Amino acid sequence: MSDLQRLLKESWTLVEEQQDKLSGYFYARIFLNHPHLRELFPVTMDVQRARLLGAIVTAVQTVDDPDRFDEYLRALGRDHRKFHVTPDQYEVIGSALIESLRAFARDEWTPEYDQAWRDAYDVIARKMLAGAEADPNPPWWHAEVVRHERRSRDIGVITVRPLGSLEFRPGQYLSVECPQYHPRVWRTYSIANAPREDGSFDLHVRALGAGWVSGALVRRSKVGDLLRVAAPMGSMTLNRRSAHDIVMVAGGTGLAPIKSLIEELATFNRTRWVHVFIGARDRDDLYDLPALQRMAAAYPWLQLVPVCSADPGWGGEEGLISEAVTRFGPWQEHDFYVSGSPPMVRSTLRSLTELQVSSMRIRYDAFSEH
Ligand SMILES: NC(=O)C1=CN([C@@H]2O[C@H](COP(=O)(O)OP(=O)(O)OC[C@H]3O[C@@H](n4cnc5c(N)ncnc54)[C@H](O)[C@@H]3O)[C@@H](O)[C@H]2O)C=CC1
Repeated sequence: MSDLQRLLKESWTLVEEQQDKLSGYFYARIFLNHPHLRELFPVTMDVQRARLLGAIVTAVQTVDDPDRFDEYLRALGRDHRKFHVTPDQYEVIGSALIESLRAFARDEWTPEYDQAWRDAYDVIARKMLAGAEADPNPPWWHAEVVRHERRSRDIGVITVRPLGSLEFRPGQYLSVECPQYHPRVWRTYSIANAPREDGSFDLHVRALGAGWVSGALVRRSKVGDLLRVAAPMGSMTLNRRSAHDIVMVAGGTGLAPIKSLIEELATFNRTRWVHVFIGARDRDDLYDLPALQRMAAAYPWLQLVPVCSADPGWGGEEGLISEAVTRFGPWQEHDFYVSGSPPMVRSTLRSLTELQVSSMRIRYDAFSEH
């Protein structure tokens, strides 16, 4: 660990337990000194509260992983254009961050810590701004809902068509806003198909308690609505150069990017066996199984293993998806693609480590409920 990283981690432990209060203080500082910035944020701050600060802290703590984070931060910068963030606003946010840390760490805060956070934040802001400036795309596109299907109690498959050309790679995700229902609240979703002629794409959405955008997409949006979508991001794309067989592990709506990768493979694959583990709580949540079964019938290289974690009468594979993967194998020579909730991804990565799958062979996105 470098000195910078050590200082950042060490100083964060001084305030970590007061995160909620620190976050409140951080926004209060921003809005008090710069009331016009309030317009960048959603009307109700509940959803937003942990987001910006959380994203900055994660980025700062990982500033030493240049390869992975260079592209990540550039993409984040491109993505933030949808908020119309200007360079001077990056400065305002950086100062509020340092002031909040100082206020909460009190006497234990040192000039060294101060400098470490300034340096790290500068790197992040510079990379994000560079990413934003270099992007030839618009900050966001309007996209029309062209199809809306309820697949289970709370899961919807929503097809949208951007007005204008929007390029993406299978496996990527993008931010979506429903301006008519929740203005300025953006939420990320993976694209669930390979690129199509007409530019349309599917989103798999689960509406859960506090999931505002997800709730609006599943329960309120309808054909003809205009959404806004921002530039695609993410690095869980297919490694086309590899000749290894593949295992894909999808938890819940984490199936979306996996389906997109399968569709890409379908355009050229002849030689690589592909096992797909699909985890769901119960049969009702295996919301896309018929479509996948049709694909498995069409492509001899594709094998599906649906797994239910809470459905006693289900006669198929049972348990958590991470456990199911370990019951099959051996997998040391396979490439892995993992997608689902952060705990599901973590436990799958743990299982793969135990199975001695090299981390070089595993692709996933640190995709969470932002
Ligand atoms: N690109 C990506 O990585 C994407 C990630 N997601 C995320 O996937 C999640 C999907 O949520 P739901 O549909 O509600 O899934 P869910 O919570 O119903 O989980 C589905 C299955 O995942 C497995 N699972 C869940 N928690 C686990 C754990 N702690 N350990 C091992 N296995 C576990 C179980 O097999 C479970 O049946 C969301 O958090 C969403 O943000 C969604 C789309 C794309």
